[in-house]
Amino acid sequence: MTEASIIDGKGFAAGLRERVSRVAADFEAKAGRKAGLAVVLVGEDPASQVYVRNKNKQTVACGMNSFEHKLPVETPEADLLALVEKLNADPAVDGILVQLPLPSHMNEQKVIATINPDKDVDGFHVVNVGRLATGLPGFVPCTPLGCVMLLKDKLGSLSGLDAVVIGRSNIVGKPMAQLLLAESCTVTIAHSRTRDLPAVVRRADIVVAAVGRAEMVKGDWIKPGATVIDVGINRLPPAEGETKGKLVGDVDFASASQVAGAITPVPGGVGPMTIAVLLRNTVVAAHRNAGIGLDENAI
Ligand SMILES: Nc1nc(=O)c2c([nH]1)NC[C@@H]1CN(c3ccc(C(=O)N[C@@H](CCC(=O)O)C(=O)O)cc3)C=[N+]21
Ligand SMILES: [Mg+2]
Repeated sequence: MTEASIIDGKGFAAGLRERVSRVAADFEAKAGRKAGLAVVLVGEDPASQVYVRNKNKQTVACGMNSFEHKLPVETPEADLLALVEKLNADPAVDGILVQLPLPSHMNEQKVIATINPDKDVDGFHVVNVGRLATGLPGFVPCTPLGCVMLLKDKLGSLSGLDAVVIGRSNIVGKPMAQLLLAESCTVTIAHSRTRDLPAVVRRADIVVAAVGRAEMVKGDWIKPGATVIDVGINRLPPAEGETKGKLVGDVDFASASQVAGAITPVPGGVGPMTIAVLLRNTVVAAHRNAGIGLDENAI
């Protein structure tokens, strides 16, 4: 069996950020201000802190303003809602991202529902979920949109292909299925109760793994030549003499890459696309909210 080609998400994300930078400079020239992204982090989860720091750095590197709001873990929900209202009303803020998960005393749905849907660059608000399901313009969650960009770059048209999405989360699985349906794939959503998951996955021309279980999808589940998109980011326990365990996806890369036609690595696959698409959504939001025309498909 030939080795799969490796889909370079990191490289594609760098190209996307370059296009976003050009569009952000053009926005600044036309609007007389930079596009702006507000990121809200509640608490001190170390992984979340790393993601938020990377988002801020990349936002500034693309020529946009980054407004970082860090709140202590014990912040009352009402204070977070008041901050979101303030960001909704701030004309310098085009996009708002509230880092998830939130502390357990907060209702995530209530917080997301408070974000103005036209600043909801995560695409998590029910209005944007409904727009995606209906084919109306809105904001699409960053990780699934990044996956579709990689797939279309690799395969061209996805029309008529069999796609299996493993995982049914609101953040990845469900919007991923909607996007693949919009690309005219025949879509199956598999999950923890799916019977004979390996047999279901073996039918797929496109496999998207988003379950959060390290190396669960094995090479003998993959149809030869299929395209495999690995959304999982799992840290294995550290090996002897190491302080940090290695990052692996939801796909067993060693065996799957012997069978697949193309596959995303972890790290360097889907992860970098998530932040690049967030920046893309932000510069799109800036144009829409300022009433400045933009060919969104060209980004
Ligand atoms: N409101 C909200 N929106 C999000 O989009 C959101 C969130 N909350 N909470 C947490 C998750 C996770 N997430 C990632 C972003 C970048 C990488 C990324 O760049 N990953 C690198 C490796 C990073 C590493 O080394 O840890 C890679 O896969 O190559 C991964 C994961 C965004 N999330
Ligand atoms: Mg990755």
